[in-house]
Amino acid sequence: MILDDITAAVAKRIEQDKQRIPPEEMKRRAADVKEKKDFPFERALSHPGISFICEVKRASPSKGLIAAQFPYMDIAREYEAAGAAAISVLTERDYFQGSGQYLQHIAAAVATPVIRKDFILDAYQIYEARVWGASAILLICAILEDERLVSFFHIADSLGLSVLVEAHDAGEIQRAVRCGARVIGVNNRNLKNFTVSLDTSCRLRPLVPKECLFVAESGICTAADVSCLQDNGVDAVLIGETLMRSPDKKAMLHTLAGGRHG
Ligand SMILES: O=C(O)c1ccccc1NCC(=O)[C@H](O)[C@H](O)COP(=O)(O)O
Repeated sequence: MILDDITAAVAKRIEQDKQRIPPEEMKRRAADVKEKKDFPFERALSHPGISFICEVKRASPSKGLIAAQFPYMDIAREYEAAGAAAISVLTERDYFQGSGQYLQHIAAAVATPVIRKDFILDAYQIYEARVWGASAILLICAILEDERLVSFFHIADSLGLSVLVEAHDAGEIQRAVRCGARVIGVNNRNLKNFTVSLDTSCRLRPLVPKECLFVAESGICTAADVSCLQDNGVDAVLIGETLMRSPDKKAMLHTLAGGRHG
């Protein structure tokens, strides 16, 4: 499965990164970060109406290169000006052509909360996220057994980082709830065959307690998609490709929001 290939590549990168900056030093740098630890990511998603998490995504395993031109700072600023509640930055290098530098530069330039979108396998990456200026991280149930899921959740929480816990099915939702997640995302992309179905979010929404924020991720292309998800009780949508392929991201976000945004 693609997740096995991605996590193998990520694990290799982590070992290389630890050679450059050892874990104890990364942890010390994270503890030194002065920004407030007050969870701006989840506060931004709690606003009334549906919220938009707009993704800075250069490439993906399912689509290959999405953005040949990649002025990531302009893209992030455009998302902010368009009223994005949060900005998702892919930092995985081998399959998404992401970079920690993109996140670092973007987080320093915008006031909108930024989430590190990556395949977190090691606490080291959580400290890195804090050092780079992220407000949130993604934890994917499918690649973490319970013990690490809970431990990573608590490390992030203690650093003031919100956690978007990603699930694909009912069992993973139960695990996300048990680990204490306040923000749960359902990925509509089937990672075995890359098909997307928004029905996955709609079907799983009732399994998530009302006090948790619910994010629908992947495959959201039209205002009708957004409206259908909102009708099914979704609090926020995470959109990458549709926005990345749009030459006028502000206009696209406005359209996706049914004319109510920007
Ligand atoms: O996007 C992929 O091909 C992919 C493949 C394997 C694991 C994760 C993948 N995507 C990560 C994401 O969660 C999406 O980038 C995000 O939800 C936005 O999706 P989209 O709007 O469909 O670009």
